[in-house]
Order: sequence, then structure tokens, then C-alpha cells
Amino acid sequence: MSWSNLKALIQPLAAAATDLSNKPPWCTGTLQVSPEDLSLFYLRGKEARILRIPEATENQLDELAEACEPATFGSNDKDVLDDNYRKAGKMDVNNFSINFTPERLGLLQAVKAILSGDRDISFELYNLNVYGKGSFFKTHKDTPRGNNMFGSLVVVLPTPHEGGALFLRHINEEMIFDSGQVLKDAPAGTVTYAAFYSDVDHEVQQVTSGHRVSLTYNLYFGDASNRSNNLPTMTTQAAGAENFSCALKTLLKNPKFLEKGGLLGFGLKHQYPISSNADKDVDLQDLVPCLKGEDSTILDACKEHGLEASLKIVYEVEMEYRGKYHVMCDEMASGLEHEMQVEDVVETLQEDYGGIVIGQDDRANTFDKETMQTSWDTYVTWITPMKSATPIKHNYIAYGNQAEMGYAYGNLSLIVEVGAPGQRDDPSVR
Ligand SMILES: O=C(O)CCC(=O)C(=O)O
Ligand SMILES: [Fe+2]
Repeated sequence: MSWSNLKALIQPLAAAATDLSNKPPWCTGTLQVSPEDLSLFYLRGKEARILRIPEATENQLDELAEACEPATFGSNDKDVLDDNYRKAGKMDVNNFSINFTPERLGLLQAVKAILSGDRDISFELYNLNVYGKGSFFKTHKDTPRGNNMFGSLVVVLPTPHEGGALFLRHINEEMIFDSGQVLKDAPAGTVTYAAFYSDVDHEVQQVTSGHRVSLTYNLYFGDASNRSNNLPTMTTQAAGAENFSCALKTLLKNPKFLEKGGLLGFGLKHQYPISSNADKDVDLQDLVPCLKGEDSTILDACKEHGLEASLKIVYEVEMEYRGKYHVMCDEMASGLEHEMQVEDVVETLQEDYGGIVIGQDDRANTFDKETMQTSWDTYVTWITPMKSATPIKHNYIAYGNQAEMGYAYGNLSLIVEVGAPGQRDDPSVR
């Protein structure tokens, strides 16, 4: 089949996949809480203090700010203090306590409905942040703290402030959440919240007056204390999920599509925590139950039709005379040497990391002139554009909210095995 015919055939499924992406990767809102829930207990040196947030004076908030440590951020596995990047006070969870719990106040349902489909989730209180006048936190992604950490929740407590809006950005979407403005017009005892997937870029703009006090929580699939793989399964409710599943079914039924079976590919919309540490062997497949939003909807539809799907890192290697090579691996190639020749990179990926060279859509039948062999091992029909990574210079986020134990965000693709017509669920039938 020609490339243009194939393109026409997969078009409805590709369109259904694009439609899945209409849901924003965050949710924001307000919540009414009782004054008792807003009593903050904290340590100032060795002394215990109580601050009733709704009645807090500027002086008391200054004292709270003084009890905080200057906030650092993570840059390439180190915690650094840099006023140009993050200027705020931060208090570790061991040094304060507040009655407010997101579970008890209905935030669990709100966050679950929007970000996690039906899966069980849990919250882990992480930090208290105090932004006085002139404080800010520049764009970053929150550092992943385990495979099953999928997002963050920020709760801004009701203390008057101007500035300090939270900007959220993901691919082409942006949202500005101005807690100061929202709280100004809200009844007493209102808090604002924003929950977002942890690969969303976010920033806190400069506070121009007052104090912005926020609580940050890490969000986990399953139990926060169980950062392993035994996760509850889920059913998605994403808008467009049914449509996507139908389009997939129609395509699979078409006998002209992949007449001998083959591979379907989906570049994932979200980024996922993968190990940046060579000693720490993380199996990419452990991330399968942790797929977020639309990515998990795609996986569910594949499973529904009996298809095997697995996560891959696709490395893009630029060869001087031969153009770009795409090598797909089941694991991260963390042992590649910086000085390695490009030619050797492809070979090492193939030999040491089980790498498989993928052919490009529009060159499916051409030959490598030099070796007179097909220069790839397999072929993938990409439904959503492939997500690739560069070996060695991993395109990880360099800045996080804390330096962390060898996790970083990486681009992944979902590869689905499809059998011949009539036996689509059995990829061995080719
Ligand atoms: O205070 C906030 O609104 C956000 C803080 C934040 O992004 C972080 O601590 O990582
Ligand atoms: Fe953050």
C-alpha cells in the first residue's frame, strides 16, 4: 500500500486521537473551609506557634516568612539557591501542621474526576511556601518522586496578596490562575486550588503586595507510601474515548490495513518520570499503569480490542550521510559515553539495549545505498506523531522544584502490536 493510501486509511483514528486532547491537563477552583481548618501550627526555632490564617496580620505573616528557609530548586541533580529563579520562603512538612486536609474537604473527588479518571489517588503534603513582596518562582516542572507520582496540588490560603498569579503551560495551552484576585472577591474562609499533571510547566509571578501562602501536595496513583507497581486499574471517562475506540475498531476491521500485521505507534502527550541514573534499572513497562489523561485512554482502547501495547523510548540519532535514524528501546540507554561516534551509538543501542531501527513513513521501500540492505529493522505506523529523545543529551527538564534521586521527565511512545486481518489480537500471525 502506498504511503498516501495508508495515510488516508488511518486519518479517522488520528483525528479521534487529536480530539482526545481537548481536555486541559489541570483543574482550578475555590473551596469553602471552616476557620478551624485554617489554623496553622508551626515551629519558629524551637518554639511552637499557632497562626489563625483568616485573622493573620501582616506582622504575623512576616514572622511566618522568617521561620521559613529560603527555597532552593533542583538543577541537574543538585539543590541550588538562586534568587533569580526562585525567591520565596519554604517550610518543610516536618515543621508545620494544619487541620486542612484535601481528602476531607472534597478535593479528592474534584482532582480525581479531572486528572485521574477512576483511579484511586492519594495526597502527600509536601511544603508550605510563603511569598512576600518581591517573591516569585520561575517556570519549572515538579520533580517526580516515584513512578506513580502523577501531579501536584497547590492550595493558596486566604491571606490578602496582589500579584503571585500561577501560570500553567502545557504544549499549546496556557492558564493563568490569579489567587489574589479570586480571594479578594470571595467570601471569608475561601481557599483556591490548582491541580495539574506534574509535567505541566508552571510559574508563580512576582507578588507585588501582601503575602501569598501556599501548601503544595504531591499526587500519587494508588497509595503514596506504595511507590511501586501494584496499582489499581481504571476505566477512563475522557471525552472522545468512545469515538477513539470506535475508530480503532473500524481500522482494525479493514482488511487492507496492515495486511500482514505490524506496529501502531502513539507519541504520548505527557512526559513520564524515567530514571536518569544508570545504576537504577527502571523498567519502562512499570509506567504503563501510570499513564495520564489521554495517554491512558489510548492504552485502554488498545487493551479493549485485545492488543498488546508497550512503552518505548525512541532515540533519534543524526548520521552525517544517512540522515536521521530512529532506534526504539525498551529501556533507557543510560550507559552511552559522551565521546562515542554517532555510528557507534546506533550499534550500541542495537546491541546493548535491544534497540530496533524504525523505518520512516515515506521511505518504507527504499534501500540504504551503502550496504544495499534495508537500513531498518521494522516499521511503525504512527497515529500520533512519534515522540523521540536524543541519546546522551537527554531532553530532560533541567530545573525542578527539588533535586531528586535520579528521576527526570522523558518523552515516550506507546507501541501497539497488531496481527493480520481477522487475528488482530495475535501479533504472531503475520
Ligand atoms: O506556590 C505555588 O503556587 C507553587 C509552588 C511550586 O510550584 C512548587 O513548590 O513546586
Ligand atoms: Fe512547582
